Amino acid sequence: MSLTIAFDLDGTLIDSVPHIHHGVASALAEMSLPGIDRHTTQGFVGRGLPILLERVLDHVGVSQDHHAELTRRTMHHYVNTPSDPDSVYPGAREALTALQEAGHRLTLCTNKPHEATLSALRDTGLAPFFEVVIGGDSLPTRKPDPAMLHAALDGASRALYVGDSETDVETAQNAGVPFLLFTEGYRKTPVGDLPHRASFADHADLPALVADLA
Ligand SMILES: O=C(O)COP(=O)(O)O
Ligand SMILES: [Mg+2]
Repeated sequence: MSLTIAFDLDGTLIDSVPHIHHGVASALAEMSLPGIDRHTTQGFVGRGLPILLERVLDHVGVSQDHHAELTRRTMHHYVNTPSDPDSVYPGAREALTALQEAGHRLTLCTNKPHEATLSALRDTGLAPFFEVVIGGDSLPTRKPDPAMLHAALDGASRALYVGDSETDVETAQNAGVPFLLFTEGYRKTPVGDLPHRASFADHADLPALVADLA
């Protein structure tokens, strides 16, 4: 039986923290603000760019008055710095191919801003897999509000959501959609404390997991 499968992007299909960190660190440097290390940036990913940058400004100890300019400069780097095709997790491209060949419909539901999402999908060659792409600024609300996931699933009754973070778990629960957890992304909570239908550490295992649930 075919499914509609929505995917998260950062930490699920692409190890994008180096790219995200490059954008944030470059923007901070241009504004002569204090720097931040990559691990700290990673801890702030998951609720979308506005919240990431709020957390960055708090962390470096400067006023949120810088938020608009930091957003503009970070977005410039997100869109103009090519994403490395090798940042796609090992086996993810092959898993998407297998799922598509098995007749499943694939869509994307990410808190990354839509324009930056399209750039990343284009640069990594993942764009052709996805019929629908919902980004963090596509709708008035972001994950964990369920509206983005409902839009990405486009009314499908047989559906799955695949993601890596606490935000994704909450989103799936809020939307009433079964959740598959990729354990090697950016979560901070132990796997056992995150409700999920199934989990995987290697994308090569994903097609068989989905076949079990379909
Ligand atoms: O931009 C973010 O905060 C995270 O993006 P994601 O939803 O693809 O993990
Ligand atoms: Mg993610």
